[in-house]
Amino acid sequence: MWEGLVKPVACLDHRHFNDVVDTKPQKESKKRKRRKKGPSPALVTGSNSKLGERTSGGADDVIDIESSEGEYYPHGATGQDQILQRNTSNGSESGVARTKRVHTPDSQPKPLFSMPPYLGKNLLRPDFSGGVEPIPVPCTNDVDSDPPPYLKEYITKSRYQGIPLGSNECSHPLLLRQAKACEGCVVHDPDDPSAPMSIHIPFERREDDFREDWLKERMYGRLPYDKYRRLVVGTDYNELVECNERCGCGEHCINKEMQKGLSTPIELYKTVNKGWAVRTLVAIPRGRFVIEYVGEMLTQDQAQRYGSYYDALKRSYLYDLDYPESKKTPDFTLDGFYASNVARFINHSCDPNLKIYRVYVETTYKWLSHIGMYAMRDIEPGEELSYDYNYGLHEPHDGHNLHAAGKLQARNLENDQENTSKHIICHCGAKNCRKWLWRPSHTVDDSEDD
Ligand SMILES: C[S@@+](CC[C@H](N)C(=O)[O-])C[C@H]1O[C@@H](n2cnc3c(N)ncnc32)[C@H](O)[C@@H]1O
Repeated sequence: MWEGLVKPVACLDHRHFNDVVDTKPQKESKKRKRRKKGPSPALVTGSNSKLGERTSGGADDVIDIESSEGEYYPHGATGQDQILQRNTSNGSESGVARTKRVHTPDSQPKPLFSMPPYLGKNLLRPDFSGGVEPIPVPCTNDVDSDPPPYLKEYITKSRYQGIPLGSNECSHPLLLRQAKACEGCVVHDPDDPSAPMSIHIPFERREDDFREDWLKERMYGRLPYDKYRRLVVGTDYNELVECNERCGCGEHCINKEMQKGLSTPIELYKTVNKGWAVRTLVAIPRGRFVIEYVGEMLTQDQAQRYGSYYDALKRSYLYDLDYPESKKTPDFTLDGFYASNVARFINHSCDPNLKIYRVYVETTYKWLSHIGMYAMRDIEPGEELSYDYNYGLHEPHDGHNLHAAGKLQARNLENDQENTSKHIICHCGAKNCRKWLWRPSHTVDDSEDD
């Protein structure tokens, strides 16, 4: 079953990197064409672990060794143990050619190293996603006898009622600002305009691109990701544009990290005082995309009604896409209660390791962006994943959430001026913990915060 999901390609399209670092793009594009005509090589991966259902072993699987920095398996691989071999005989400068491709249909794959498939002792489900994610998401509970948490439907793409994202012919007013091909993409090979080929051309050093990257260097129109699949856009920003189908650069484009989905092994597990939580099973380098927050888009009315119900459960799964601009009455709310993915179990921390970016793909309409979660620092294997829910002690908040790309909803709690029992104490354990996940502002004693 899993073999069908294996993508038979490397995760990086090195054309992008070469372009960005000012190699000769036109020659490179010819090389790519030549390679396409050559024999179709393949590298075999294998896996051997407790969750062995997902072994790949397909003769077409290709592992990109350049991107395996600090992690066990990259995009395109589904297994837990990988056999990787460098092609030392090929002296090409291209990273693509440095992956050795071996046909071993009958040979037994030998694991290079193994990875713990989960950290908890009591495995409840080997894959909480039920096969929907590209890699399994084990669910464990070492705390009590609770079964896996309720999630009616596991989805990996948000549902926008009546707004068919991605449709070329859609005339919905919100999609009038449909995304065009990203800057830097051309539809035809510049050498041969008739060729039905799209490539990334080198980015002009645009003087008007004042954004800065992590290292405070000017972006100058660079792609938001580097060759190690890390987001390079600085934390002062909260949005980025990925290539879309109009770019025509293909599914292996470096600028489609979020669209490729979950590639980091993570585990859903039960905590003592925060309910369910998510931790990483491998080291995650800073800037790596981890997961998208997905759900169903609600109308305002629905959000109000459902919100009261979730608040009664002291669980909020409503994500306001139009925060902080529309603080009181969000029009665009993603509901992760019934249909969502494991991102809905990621808890809040006042010292988080994930940062949320709006990722535009199908449309540049702000409130229909994807909600991408990225590592904001290097994360150790076993660390709980967390982001800042942006519940200020006083809503609307002033300081820390200026660069927020939406937030988990606390609107219904805020409206309930009487019921102070709805306070939620923060158990993130950070040194700089703000003590409360949320509490009504009328109960806040300002002196406590000094
Ligand atoms: C989006 S859910 C996260 C998953 C949740 N732990 C669960 O079991 O479903 C948000 C809820 O988790 C709980 N939560 C998240 N972070 C917390 C924290 N730092 N301290 C206490 N409770 C937390 C709160 O009940 C909050 O309303």
